[in-house]
Amino acid sequence: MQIMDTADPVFSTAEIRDIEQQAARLPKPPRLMEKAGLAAAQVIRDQLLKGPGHQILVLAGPGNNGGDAFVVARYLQEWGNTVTVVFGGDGNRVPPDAKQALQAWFNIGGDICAEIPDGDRSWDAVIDGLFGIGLDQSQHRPIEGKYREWIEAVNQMATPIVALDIPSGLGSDDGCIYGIAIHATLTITFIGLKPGLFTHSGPECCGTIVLRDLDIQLPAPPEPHTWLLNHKLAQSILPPVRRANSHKGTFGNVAILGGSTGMTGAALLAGRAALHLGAGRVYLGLLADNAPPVDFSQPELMLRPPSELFTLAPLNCLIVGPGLGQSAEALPWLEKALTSDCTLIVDADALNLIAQHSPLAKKLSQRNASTILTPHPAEAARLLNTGTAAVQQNRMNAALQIAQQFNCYVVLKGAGSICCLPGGKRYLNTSGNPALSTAGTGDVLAGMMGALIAQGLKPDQALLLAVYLHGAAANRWVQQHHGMVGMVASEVIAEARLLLNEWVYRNGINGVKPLL
Ligand SMILES: NC(=O)C1=CN([C@@H]2O[C@H](COP(=O)(O)OP(=O)(O)OC[C@H]3O[C@@H](n4cnc5c(N)ncnc54)[C@H](OP(=O)(O)O)[C@@H]3O)[C@@H](O)[C@H]2O)[C@@H](O)CC1
Ligand SMILES: Nc1ncnc2c1ncn2[C@@H]1O[C@H](COP(=O)(O)OP(=O)(O)O)[C@@H](O)[C@H]1O
Ligand SMILES: [K+]
Repeated sequence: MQIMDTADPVFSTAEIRDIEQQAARLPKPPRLMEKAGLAAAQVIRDQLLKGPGHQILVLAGPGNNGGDAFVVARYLQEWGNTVTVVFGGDGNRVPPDAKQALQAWFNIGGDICAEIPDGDRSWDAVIDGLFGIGLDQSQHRPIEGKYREWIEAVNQMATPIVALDIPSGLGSDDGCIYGIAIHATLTITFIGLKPGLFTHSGPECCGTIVLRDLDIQLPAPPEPHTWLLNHKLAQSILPPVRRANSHKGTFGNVAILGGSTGMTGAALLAGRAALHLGAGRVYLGLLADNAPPVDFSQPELMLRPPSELFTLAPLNCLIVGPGLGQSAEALPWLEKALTSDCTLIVDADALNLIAQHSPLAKKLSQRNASTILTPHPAEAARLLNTGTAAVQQNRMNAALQIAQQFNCYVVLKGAGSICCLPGGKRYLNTSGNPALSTAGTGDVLAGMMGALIAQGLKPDQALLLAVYLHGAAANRWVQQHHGMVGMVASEVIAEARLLLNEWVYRNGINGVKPLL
């Protein structure tokens, strides 16, 4: 079974437009705006308002997103609520479908205001239909003037906000904020999931995401290139339960190369993560002048001079980078790692050195065995010879470019991590939170990935499962600690071990029999 068989697709704006256009060419074209507005109104009625009699403020913009808003307004009004529509466009210049929806709103006696009514009026819900996928993402044109003022005003209200299709101001392809964006409680998105909902500022702006696909039946729907990395997908790529007659060799050998002076902790964290996530043996080659001979808190780790890592046979996975540093001494070790014939994970300063030394970059792209690169946005920017802001402005593209340039598996880390396979398939991670924004969590991720490879997962499976599990571990910690402050990287390891065991052994633990 291929990974994507069980995954939820994510569509770019161009792909959504393609679906819309194909639907419009069907012999009986579906009335998509009517369907979208009705579906959204039902979600608002059933999941948010729970019954009639509410005061609802609807913001309608100049395009078809505004058209959806008119439809929602009409249904909610007909279902016994008091709806106030604030419309920012020119009724004569709106697109045809939106014009019809506006007329239908007038036909039931609806009115429109040019501004949000002043005063102490309180609302039970705000519906955001200002901008959808038509927000201009080509020029980074910011939202200004009255639209900006309205978004500022409703964001400050202590009222639930429902975004139609996508929070206005959020780029549907890139998750960037164009000047300002709605901070929604609930986003009801139509036709398909969009990348911008899940990466960069998306997770901050969207609240809960509900998809209404509008049941469009196309003879040849577009092939997806991106999928969601969610709980369902992660559960389909778990390692198997352990066989009774297994031994440490069954679960593979991981080696970690890094830990120069002042940064041994990074390599130790990666090593501990590999050990606790189930690798059979974990070796560390520390570059530090006075490298400790043993990790007394974790004596199971085998600390060796770096040269010895390359004489160990057989290694299932080599991780190079945690605490490696960028000294001249680190270079030949990295070069040696790049010529190794086991699966290689390249992290942290190993990425920075590759960005600075083109012969290393060449060696990387010519490797015979699989390689996984784990850059955060600044490391990604160095690899692509651009700035961090440019990477963040188009994370989807940056991940793809790195995967293609180096013929590697990639995770571009940060809120809404993007995993990309060498062929260009991308997966958007839905787990994780800002508790992870603390030193060492990246080292832990690399170690977790190494452990999964050692236990027999393929590079794509290990990449996706480790990224999802790492974020899910942090989510679990946050729930248990009632907040996001003060989690440390080692705690991610403990939570991840617990979760992985829960997932793999959810049907019980066979093989451990009661004592006779
Ligand atoms: N078509 C369909 O079948 C279906 C479509 N559906 C719905 O339609 C939505 C897409 O509608 P859309 O294409 O009309 O674009 P939309 O998001 O309303 O925005 C365009 C308007 O915004 C303006 N504008 C852009 N950027 C701006 C900025 N920075 N600052 C200020 N203005 C800016 C732009 O102005 P212009 O660039 O022309 O100056 C134009 O007036 C989609 O998300 C979904 O909700 C559903 O009903 C399902 C069926
Ligand atoms: N706000 C956030 N939301 C989700 N994940 C985050 C957030 N901040 C950091 N992370 C995750 O934490 C990890 C940090 O990795 P990295 O920056 O390499 O840290 P370090 O080098 O200190 O180990 C990555 O997996 C990243 O995706
Ligand atoms: K919107």
